[in-house]
Amino acid sequence: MKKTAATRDAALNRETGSPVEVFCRLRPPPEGESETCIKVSSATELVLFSPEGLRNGIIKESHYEFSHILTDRVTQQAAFKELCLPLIDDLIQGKSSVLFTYGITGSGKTFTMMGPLNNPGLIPRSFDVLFNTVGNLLGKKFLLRSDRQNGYEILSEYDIITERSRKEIFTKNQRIKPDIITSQQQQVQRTLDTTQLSNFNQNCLYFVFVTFVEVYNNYIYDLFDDDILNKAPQSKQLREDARGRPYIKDVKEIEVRSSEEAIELLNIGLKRRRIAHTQLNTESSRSHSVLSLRLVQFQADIPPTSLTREDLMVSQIHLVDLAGSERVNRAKTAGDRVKEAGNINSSLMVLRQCFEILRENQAQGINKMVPYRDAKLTSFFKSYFDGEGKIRMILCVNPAVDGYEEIQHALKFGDLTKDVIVPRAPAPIPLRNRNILREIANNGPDAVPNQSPSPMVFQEFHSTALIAPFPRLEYSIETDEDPINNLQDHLTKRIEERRRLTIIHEQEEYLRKYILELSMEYDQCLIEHDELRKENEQQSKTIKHLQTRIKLLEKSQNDYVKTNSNYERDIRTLKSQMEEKMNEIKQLKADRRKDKNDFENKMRVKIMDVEQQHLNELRNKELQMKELERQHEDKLNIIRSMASGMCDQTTSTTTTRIAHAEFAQIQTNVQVYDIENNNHPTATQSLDMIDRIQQYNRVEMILPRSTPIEQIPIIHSDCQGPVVAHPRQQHRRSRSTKTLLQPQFSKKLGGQQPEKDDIGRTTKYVLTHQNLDSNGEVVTDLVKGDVLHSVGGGVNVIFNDIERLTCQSPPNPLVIKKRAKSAERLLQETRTPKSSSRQPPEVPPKRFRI
Ligand SMILES: Nc1ncnc2c1ncn2[C@@H]1O[C@H](COP(=O)(O)OP(=O)(O)OP(=O)(O)O)[C@@H](O)[C@H]1O
Repeated sequence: MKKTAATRDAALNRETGSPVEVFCRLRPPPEGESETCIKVSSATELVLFSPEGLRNGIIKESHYEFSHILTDRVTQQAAFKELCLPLIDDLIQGKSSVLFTYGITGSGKTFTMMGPLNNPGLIPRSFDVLFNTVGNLLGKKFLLRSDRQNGYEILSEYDIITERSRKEIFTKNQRIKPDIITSQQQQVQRTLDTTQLSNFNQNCLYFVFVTFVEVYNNYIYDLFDDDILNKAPQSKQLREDARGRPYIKDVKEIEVRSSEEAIELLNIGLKRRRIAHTQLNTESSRSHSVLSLRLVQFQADIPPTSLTREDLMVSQIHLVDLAGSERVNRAKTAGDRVKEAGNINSSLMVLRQCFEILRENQAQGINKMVPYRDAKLTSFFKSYFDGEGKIRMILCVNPAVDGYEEIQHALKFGDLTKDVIVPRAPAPIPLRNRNILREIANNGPDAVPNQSPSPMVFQEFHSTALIAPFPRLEYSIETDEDPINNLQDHLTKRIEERRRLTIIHEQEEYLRKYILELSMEYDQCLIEHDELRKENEQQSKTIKHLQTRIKLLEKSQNDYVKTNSNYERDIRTLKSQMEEKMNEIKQLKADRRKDKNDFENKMRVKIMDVEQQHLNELRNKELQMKELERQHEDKLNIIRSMASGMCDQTTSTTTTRIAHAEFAQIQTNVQVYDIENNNHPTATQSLDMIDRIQQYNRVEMILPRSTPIEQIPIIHSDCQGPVVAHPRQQHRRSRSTKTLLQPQFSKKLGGQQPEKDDIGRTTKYVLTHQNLDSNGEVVTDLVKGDVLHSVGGGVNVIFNDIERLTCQSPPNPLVIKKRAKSAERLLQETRTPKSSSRQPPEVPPKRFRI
C-alpha cells in the first residue's frame, strides 16, 4: 500500500532522514549603532538579550543553537565555503538542494546571495566554482534542450543548427540587452572565486542551465521572459511532472557556458525585475527571488546519436532570496503595501507552518496534513520536503537593538526549522555504473570484467533492463548442452526481445508524444478553463453587483412607494383642510359684507348728525354775527358822534384800550402753526380767528402785514386799500431815531411776504402799519414778534407785542368835517367786505415758508 506523505513524515527520524540545516549569519551593526542585542557564545550558539526597559528593566536572555553561526567578521568567501560550496559539490555529484536566505529587510540576505562586485556573494561564487570545475568539460551547445517539464530533449544535428539560429535571432531581438561595456567593466572589477572542486567525473560532458523567477503576491514571474516588460506581466503556472515534481510551465531555461555569461544573464534578470517592479509599483525586497541552476551530465563516450534520456543525470540547486520577514505594522505599510505585506507574510507564514507541522508530525508521530499547496513558494519546493534534496536555511540577522522583536521572531523560526527532518534523497546512480550496466546488459557480465557495480545498482538496473542474462558459453561434455544452440536461441530471443523492445520503445515514444500533446492540450484546456473561470468570476461579480443594485433599487422603490402614499395622504388631508378654510373664508366674507353695511349705515347716521351739528353751529355763528353787527352799529354810532365832534378824547382812548385788550386776547389764542409740517388750524378755527382779527382791524385799523397764518394775507389784502391811503405820511420819528426794530427785507421784496432767507438770521420780527385815525391823524402800529427756528429747518414768528404811535393836532372844523366824510366813506367800504369775510376765501391762500 502506498504510504501517504503525512505517514512518511511521521515515521521520519534522524536515521531515515536528515535535518534541515540552519545557519545564522550576523551582519555588522549599521553605522552609528554600536549597541547590539546578540552575543555569539560558541560556533553554534548565540544569546539574544532583550533591550533595557522593554520588560520592566529585566534583561531577558534567550539561547539559540544553529548548525553554524557566521559572525560579522566572516568574509563572503568564508561564508560561501561554509554555506554553499558543499551544495555545489553535491550538484556536481548529481544531488539537488535548495538554499533559503531568511531575515528582515536590511539583514543582509541580498548581500549574502549576490554581494557587491568586489565582494561577491553565493550566486556569483557558485557560478565561478562550477565553471572552474566543469568549464572544460562542457558539452556541445544546444545538444540538450529543456522539455520544460523538468526533463531534457536530445537534439539532432539539424535541430542544433535550427536552435542556434533561433537563439541568435532571439538575442538580436532581445528587448533588454546586456550592457556589454558595463559588463566588461564589471568583469574587470568583479572578484572571481578561484575555488575548484576535485571530486567530479572527468569522463562526463556537462551542461549548465539557469532559470530566474520571482514570486510576488503569490504569482510567479519569469525574469528571463520579455513578457515581464509588459505593463501587466503574465504570471506563470506551477505544474507537476509525471514523478510529482513541480515545475514552472513555460519558464525560460537558458544554457550558459561561462560564469560571465551566467552573471550577465543574472544582471538582465535583475534589471527586468526592477522594471517589472516599477510597472507593478512594488519593491524588490517585497518579492521572493529564485535562481535555479541545473547541471546535466552524461558519459562523454556515448555518441550523441545514441544518447537517450536515461543517459542524462540532472541535478539542480535553487538559491532563494526570500522577501523581508518584517511585520506589517513595523514596515508602516498601507493600501497595496498591506496586501503585498500580507501576501509576503502569508507565504512566509505557510513556509513556517510547513516546517512546524513537519516537526510536529515527526515529534509526535501524528499525520497532520502539511499545507504546501497554500502558497506558490512552498508548492514549488514541495518535492524537497519530500526528500528530493537537501534544504538549507541561512538566517540573516541584523543585531541592532531596535529590531529586537523581529530578530527574536526570525531566530525562533530558525530554531524551529533546524529540528525538522526531511527524507534523505536517494543517491543518484553514477553514470559510470549506468554504462557498466548497459555493457553487461548488452554484452553479458564478462563484457566488463574489471568493473564491479554495487549489487544495489545492479539490482536497480536489472529491474528496468528486462533483458535475460547470456547463457553459459562453455562447452561441456557432461551437460550435453550445445552452447552454440543455446547462444543461438538466446540471440534469437534477444533479437525478438530487441524487436519487441524497439516496438515498445516506439510505442512509448508515440505514447510520450501523445502524452505531450495531451499535456499541451490539457495545458491549453487549463488556460481556457482559467480564462473561463476568470470570466465566470467576473460575471458572478457582475451578477452579485447587479443583485445588490436590484436590492438597493427595490429598497429605494419601496421607500418611494411609502413616501408617495404618505404624500397622497397628506394631499387628502390638505385638501379637506383647504375646503374647511374656503368655507371659513366664505363665512368671513359674508360677515365682512354685513359689517360693511352696518358701518355704512352708521356712517350715514353720523354724517347726518355732524351735518346737523354744523348747521347748528352755523346758525350760532349767524347769531354771533348779528351780535357783532349790532356792536358795529354801536361803534358806527360812536364814530358818527366823533365825526360830529361830539366824541371826546376819553372815549377814543377807552375804545382803543378795549380794542387792544381784544387783540391781545386774539394774540394769545393764536397758535404757532408749523407751516413746514402743514399743521394748519381747522376751517372753523381759521374763520373764527379771521373774523376776530378783522373785527379788531375794523375798529383799530391795524393789520399785520405778515403773519405765519396762511389766512393772514387775505386780511392783508383786505386792509391794503385803507392802510395806504396816505402813503407819504410816515412816522419820521420812529425811523430816524431807530428806536424800533425793523424787518430787514431786501428791496426787491417791496414789502411783500418775506422769504426764509430774509429772516433766517434774525431773532426779532416787526411789522409796521400806518393808518388814519378818526381825527385824520396818522397812527403807526408796530407789531413785534419773536423769530423761532424750528428743528425741521422752518421758521415760526410769534407776535407778542404791539406798539402804537399816534400824534394829535388841534381840531379844525373844516378838517373834522372832511375827515368825518372820509371816515364815513371808509366805514362804507369796510362794511362791504364784511359779508365776503364770512365766506371761505375764493383765492387759494398764499402759503409762504419762513
Ligand atoms: N555581512 C555583511 N557585511 C557587511 N555589510 C553587510 C553585511 N550584510 C549586509 N550588509 C549591508 O547591509 C545593507 C543591507 O543589506 P541587504 O540589502 O543585503 O539586506 P536585505 O536583507 O537583502 O534587504 P531586503 O530584504 O530589503 O532585500 C547593505 O548595504 C549591505 O551592504
